[in-house]
Amino acid sequence: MEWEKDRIRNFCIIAHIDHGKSTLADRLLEYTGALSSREMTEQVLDKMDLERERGITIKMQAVRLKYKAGDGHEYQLNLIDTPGHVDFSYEVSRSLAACEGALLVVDAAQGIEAQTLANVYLALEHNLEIITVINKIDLPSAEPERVKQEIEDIIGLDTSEAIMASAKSGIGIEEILEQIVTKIPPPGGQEQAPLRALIFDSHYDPYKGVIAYVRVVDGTVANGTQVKMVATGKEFEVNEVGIFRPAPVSIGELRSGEVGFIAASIKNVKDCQVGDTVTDAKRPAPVSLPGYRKVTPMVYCGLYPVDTVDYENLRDALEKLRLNDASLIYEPETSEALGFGFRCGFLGLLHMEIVQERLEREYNLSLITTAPNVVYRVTTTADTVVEIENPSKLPPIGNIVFIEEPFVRALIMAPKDYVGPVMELCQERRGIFVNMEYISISRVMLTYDLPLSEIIYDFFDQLKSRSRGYASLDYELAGYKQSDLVKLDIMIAGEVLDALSIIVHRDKAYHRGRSFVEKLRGLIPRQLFEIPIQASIGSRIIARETVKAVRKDVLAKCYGGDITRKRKLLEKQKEGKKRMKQVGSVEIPQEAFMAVLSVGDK
Ligand SMILES: Nc1nc2c(ncn2[C@@H]2O[C@H](COP(=O)(O)OP(=O)(O)OP(=O)(O)O)[C@@H](O)[C@H]2O)c(=O)[nH]1
Repeated sequence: MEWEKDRIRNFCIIAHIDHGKSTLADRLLEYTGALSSREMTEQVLDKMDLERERGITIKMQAVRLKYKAGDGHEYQLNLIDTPGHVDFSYEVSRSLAACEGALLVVDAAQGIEAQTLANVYLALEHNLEIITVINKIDLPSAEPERVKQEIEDIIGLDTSEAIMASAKSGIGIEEILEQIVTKIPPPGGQEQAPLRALIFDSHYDPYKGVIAYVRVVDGTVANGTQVKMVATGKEFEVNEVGIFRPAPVSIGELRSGEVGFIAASIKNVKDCQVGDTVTDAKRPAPVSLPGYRKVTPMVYCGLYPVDTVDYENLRDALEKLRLNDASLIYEPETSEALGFGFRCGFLGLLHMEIVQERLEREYNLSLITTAPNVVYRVTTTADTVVEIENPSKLPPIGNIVFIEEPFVRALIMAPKDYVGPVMELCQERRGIFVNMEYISISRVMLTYDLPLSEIIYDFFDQLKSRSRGYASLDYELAGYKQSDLVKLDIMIAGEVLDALSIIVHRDKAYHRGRSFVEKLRGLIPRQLFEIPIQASIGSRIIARETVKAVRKDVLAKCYGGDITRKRKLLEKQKEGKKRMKQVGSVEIPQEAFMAVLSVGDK
């Protein structure tokens, strides 16, 4: 297709999870002939297996579509995919920076949800033209008029031209494409100016090196261009320029306004940072494009190999994962209980689970994961401020002046019948009420400031269960606040197990300590001797339970004789052992390390 800047439209789709973004994207691809319906068996934009399994979008991609519009002209449409989960909202922001417009997809049966709002605000911040799509109108429970009213009232968008669509049955697709062409402005930028391209994502390919997804703002990048990365100053010769259709296709050059990828045998992801500007080394642009703010991990946990010989393999695996996931951070750590491992930082709990699963599945590692925690700030008597990423590293009480913890501003939307239980939950989790607003006669939007540490304890599950699945949540970091926090230690057979230490609010310490040891008693298998489990704050023991001894080994039950039965039992025992860690004389199962997450407060 010939390059005609006025005929380029760069857009993305923003939606709350499950409102139909991927289905709509597939439909657009199908309609414009990028995919035949035979190929449409799977959603193509969700690339990784894991994503497909969990039905969420993590890594975005850019796809180029050809569309012959009602005006008789052919347009180049670049669809940039965005992730839908709160953990990845910074990636949404990144892809928005490469677009001029956004399709706002809202489920006609559900209405505006927390992430709808969060994403729309991001799009408005980026000055994008917003096209409203009310999706799933085929559902019997669809209430498109009510949803339109919500959008008008809460977001303040004009919905007189909102498109009634069903991504599932293909209703409204042409109208969406027409509005993309007529409403979204063509890209700005200057064709003759020195090259400036924004790297909005990257990906590591073992053969081609780093593949940078770029939006060219000014100038042209082509095969053979000597490019310079503005942030790092590193130079590379481009050896491939291409687009996704959705399969990658080499096209030789990308010009002002276009979106695609470049490869330049870049071996180190650090040399090609997302958010950086690519320019021409021979004719560098004087000013770089606005970048992205650096993301900081919000949640940390320890990762330890069950078998200590796997330590190096774990390091290799983390290194490889990091190539494709710059937001994953890790550093070596030693635990008295668990030996050598790593303390890893994640964007949120989902991100953490995904990394753990990949390590185990793709790298075949058996891991012990410690309970996640937030980063605390401790002001010490020496007048220094230390950041604590591991609860067991909290300085002795005598050296602490005060401790601060991260708070988030949480936005919760729920049907009004569930407002009571939802507010109760927020209160239990030390939430500070900020605001309550009606979205419609039946739905309410609540704003609370909550400690992040309380959110990572089953908050989302609780929210879902107390609202029968109807509440949605979005949150952003709101800064640090001083709190009355203490360290709770767990002793098993008289030894403090550092990997089980947690930091909790003083008012909750007693209760959590007690239910934690009760939980542990149920999880730690009986052994030939009695195992006391204690919870303590400083030197004060606040709870104690005992795992009683068993007299005989499990094989004793077999009365000799039946060898197959014996073998089965042995197999079973081995299976059970897979996720056990021998700590001193006691074997501790993986579940014990996560048990604190489900102790509850009641
Ligand atoms: N009835 C009906 N169902 C739809 C429609 N569009 C999507 N769905 C269904 O809604 C569910 C979620 O759709 P997805 O396209 O995966 O949603 P998504 O917004 O991409 O979700 P994430 O990728 O997780 O952000 C799927 O089961 C779809 O089949 C529609 O127009 N009508």
